[in-house]
Amino acid sequence: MNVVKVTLRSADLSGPACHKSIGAKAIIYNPFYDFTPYPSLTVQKIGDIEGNEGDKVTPRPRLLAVVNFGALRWIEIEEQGKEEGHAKEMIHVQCLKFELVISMISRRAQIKRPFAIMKGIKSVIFAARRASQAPLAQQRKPVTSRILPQSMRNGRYSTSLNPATTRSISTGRPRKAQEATAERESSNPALAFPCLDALESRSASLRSRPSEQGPEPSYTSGDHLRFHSEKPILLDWGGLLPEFDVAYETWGELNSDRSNAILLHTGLSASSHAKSSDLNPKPGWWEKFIGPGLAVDTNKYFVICTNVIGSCYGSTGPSSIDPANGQRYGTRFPILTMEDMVRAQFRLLDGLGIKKLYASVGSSMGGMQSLAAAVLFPDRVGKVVSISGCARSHPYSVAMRHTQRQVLMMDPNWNRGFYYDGIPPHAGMKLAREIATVTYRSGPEWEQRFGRRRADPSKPPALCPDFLIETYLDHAGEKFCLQYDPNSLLYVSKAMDLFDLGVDNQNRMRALRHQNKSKLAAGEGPGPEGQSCNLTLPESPYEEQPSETTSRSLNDAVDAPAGGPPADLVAGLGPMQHHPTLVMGVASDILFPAWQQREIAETLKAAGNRQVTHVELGEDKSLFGHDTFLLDLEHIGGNLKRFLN
Ligand SMILES: CC(=O)SCCNC(=O)CCNC(=O)[C@H](O)C(C)(C)COP(=O)(O)OP(=O)(O)OC[C@H]1O[C@@H](n2cnc3c(N)ncnc32)[C@H](O)[C@@H]1OP(=O)(O)O
Repeated sequence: MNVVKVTLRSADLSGPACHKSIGAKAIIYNPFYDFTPYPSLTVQKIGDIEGNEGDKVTPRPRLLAVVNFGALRWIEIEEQGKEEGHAKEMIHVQCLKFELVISMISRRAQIKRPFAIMKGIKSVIFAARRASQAPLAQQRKPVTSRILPQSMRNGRYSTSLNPATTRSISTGRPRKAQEATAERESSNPALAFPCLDALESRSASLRSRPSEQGPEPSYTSGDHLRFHSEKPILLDWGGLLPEFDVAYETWGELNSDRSNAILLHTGLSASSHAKSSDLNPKPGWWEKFIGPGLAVDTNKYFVICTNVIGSCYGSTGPSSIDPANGQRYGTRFPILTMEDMVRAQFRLLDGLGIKKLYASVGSSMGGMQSLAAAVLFPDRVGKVVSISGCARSHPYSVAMRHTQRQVLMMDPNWNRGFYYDGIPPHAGMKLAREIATVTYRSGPEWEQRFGRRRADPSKPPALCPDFLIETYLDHAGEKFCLQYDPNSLLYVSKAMDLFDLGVDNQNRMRALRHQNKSKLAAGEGPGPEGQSCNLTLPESPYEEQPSETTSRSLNDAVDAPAGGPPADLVAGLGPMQHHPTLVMGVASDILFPAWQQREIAETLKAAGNRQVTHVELGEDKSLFGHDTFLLDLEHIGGNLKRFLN
């Protein structure tokens, strides 16, 4: 096996974060393969300059990474992003001795700040002698606000280098808008588009993955338990899953009378991995909220977190195999609702012999499910916690999810949902995640954190990410674009749009279910009537329609009008009359605005519930917007703990 020892240089390459680069795809190109990235180049080991490996690496500017490059005998190393923007230098190295030391540094780090180096290992420059000339990454200006997390206050961001999600370097010189001849004739030079080069490069690398890996990434989040139901599940809109899996994880002990179980519902794209465990030691998405003596106290409670059906982290979803034909469902997967997801979870509870939950707890989409669980199974739920959730989706949130779905579906690689044997729609996913991120945080947070700072003010403005807020969104998209199944995003986000606990909607769905059950009993196939979508834009201009429900403006909701909450919703939440309920909201949340949680609380009270606790975190407490539930241990965690105990 040939190895190349690569020296990374950056003041920021220090501490345990560096170990995340293990598994990173190194970007050395194989000239025998048309400059497509050599697939087996992955960082194998990290050690300090003395060659020690492992966690004992002490902070120091120079670290050693050992890269396995298989049988490759030649490497061609390209320096990217020189001052001129597109000059390149090719250096041929014959790897006869199998070990050579090269210096690796990101020129782009000048532009994109230290984390960019770890993120992409963007370029490679040959020869140690040149390393001294290489510029160190520009330090990030620290943000000191007390409401920002420690990692941000330090101005140090942890980085992860998932090979699947790491943006790979462009395979050629940064491409400009036009060819060189046209440039000579133009008054001004054409711009370079490294952000587009990177997308093309990722497509190329996905295309050239060895077939056993498949171009489609494996969506798993580590080990989990699996509940398999042989019994079919009929979905609200008439679809049918002949059998299904629910991936789940648990923490704490189930007591003898099985009365201490808490069902934790996740947000849209989360897996069942809320907390590390022996089974899966990776930190979970609520790592600091769950544990002995913590907000969800595992000394007292048996905590169960599932991956929702429709998702891709072990539960049955569009990327699963349809037992009927042995092929992946793709967009033959049926339309889902929150209630369908909850019904599948309760099948798991049946399987675990849990008749009644101590509490149903959830945030964001999980906050919707938490309410839905109590409405669907009032006798099987004790306490209810709904954080940054709602009783029905608001048009603004539908609009934001619509735009995400549209950019994803417009990616030609989406291929109407049948991309599992091709290149996944990573560009559409990236854009969708960027839009989502805009809705997850808040303007005031970004004002404090990034202001109007550009990543590298010494460079002329670029159409590719340039301001820090742009590189932040770009990074959020990069990180996610191969992490979650695009079809799952479409189905789960649509299920959020369809969420409505108003009694009219509940009655409509009940009637539809009844009809579909009868059809199934009569031996007719599943599927709603008029299954194919036939919505087209109307030829005549749209005319305003009278509101279907009691009309209320946002301000009405904010001011708790004398008229009270909508009667339709009061009737819909009627089954929750006797459940002690905690509702939490965050003033800086634009996706599930605080008035929606006020609405839940008011509605429950109007329905006769005398045990409603409503907490709203003002902007003095959190500027993290919708993501506050993931970040604010003190207020979210503190109130949750008090309520549960
Ligand atoms: C709708 C629902 O039902 S679900 C709710 C939706 N929310 C989500 O899905 C969560 C999305 N958010 C996340 O995943 C976040 O990372 C959290 C909440 C887990 C952590 O938040 P924070 O600690 O504030 O991290 P933040 O969002 O700032 O991201 C930090 C990352 O951005 C990078 N970064 C920060 N600033 C910049 C910048 N200007 N340019 C480029 N990258 C940047 C950091 O290097 C770090 O990279 P890494 O994640 O690869 O280590």
